[in-house]
Amino acid sequence: MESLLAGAHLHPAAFSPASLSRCHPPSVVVRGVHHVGGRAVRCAYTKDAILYALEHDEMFNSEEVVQWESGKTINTIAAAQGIQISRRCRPRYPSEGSGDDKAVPRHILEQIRKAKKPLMNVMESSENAPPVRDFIGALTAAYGRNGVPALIAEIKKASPGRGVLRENFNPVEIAQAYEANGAACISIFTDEKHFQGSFESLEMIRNSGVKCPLLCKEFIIDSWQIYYARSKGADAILLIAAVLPDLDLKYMLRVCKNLGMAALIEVQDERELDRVLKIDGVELIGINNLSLETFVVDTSNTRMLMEKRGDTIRDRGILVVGESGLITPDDVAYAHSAGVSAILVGESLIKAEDPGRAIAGLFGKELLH
Ligand SMILES: O=C(O)c1ccccc1NCC(=O)[C@H](O)[C@H](O)COP(=O)(O)O
Repeated sequence: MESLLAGAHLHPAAFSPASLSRCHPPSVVVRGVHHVGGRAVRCAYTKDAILYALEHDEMFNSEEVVQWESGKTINTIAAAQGIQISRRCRPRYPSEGSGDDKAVPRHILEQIRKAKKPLMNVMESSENAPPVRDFIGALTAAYGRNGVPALIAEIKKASPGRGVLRENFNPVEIAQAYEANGAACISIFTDEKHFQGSFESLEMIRNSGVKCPLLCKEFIIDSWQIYYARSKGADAILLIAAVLPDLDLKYMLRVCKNLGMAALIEVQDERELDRVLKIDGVELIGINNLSLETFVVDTSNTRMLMEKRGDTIRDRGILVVGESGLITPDDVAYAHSAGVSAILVGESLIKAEDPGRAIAGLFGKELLH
């Protein structure tokens, strides 16, 4: 019998409770024994056991799945894929100065904790969330309508490098202004610590009547976060190749597809782009001009990567989003000429007195919506 978990990298969370109850009776044993951290998990392949696993999801996070399948630790695998970013420790920002203290971690993406709400509950909430909106469809339509890259307008109150960007911050009003001025989609930072975002903002925006599809901007390292984002009304999530090994990217992409969501897979360099281009089913890639290691912005990064891999990207019908450091109509035109169909813009809009009106300033014209 085909494994219940086949194609999902043996990860039970890729299946919703509803789909589990549809497919197999509780007595079916689909496969044998796996060893997780020295423990034998014998009944992991009965429906009951999968449901048990979902309820005790700490046993089944994606790191362990990687280890099950390969016998290697997540850090060994990540290092082999050129991933420098540890997921464990506290980051150091440029403003904190330098130092050789190896105990001080280097990266913003390292400080993420899984929340305590059990996976099973989050999955159930995600099934009751408002329907998913077509994120990629909205970008494609807006690009066709305006002839300039579709805008994903970002809502972020603060950033680690630049501190608070906007004191008078009302996320719902900003989202409404973005939509009224032609944004195709809206990106909402939910990370609290470094960006002063929140899932409450995401949920409030979704419930406010805003129609644009919503991207949950969270540093995702665990599929739990994807279900949680969906339960709060997100239509798309961000997957960062700099922190996620290939197996996690594939698995999380599959979780997104199962939920009907889009995944914006973000790359910074050629190596990450090549890793992502080897994954089947990728539809949306973001090329970030911001280095997550140095915080330096270089808008030529998008052009450079598109020159190298644009043909493959076009052949595959992948939509590319140019991200970070876009401020003027010239910047937008430069990104467009590099071959992107969409751009993700935060700071230059959010810092404007009127973030909605700032969209026309960014493009040099009013956008149709
Ligand atoms: O925005 C930051 O300063 C930042 C710092 C550390 C990690 C990620 C960060 N930003 C993520 C982004 O991708 C940008 O918010 C997004 O591309 C919009 O960029 P911008 O228009 O320059 O605000």
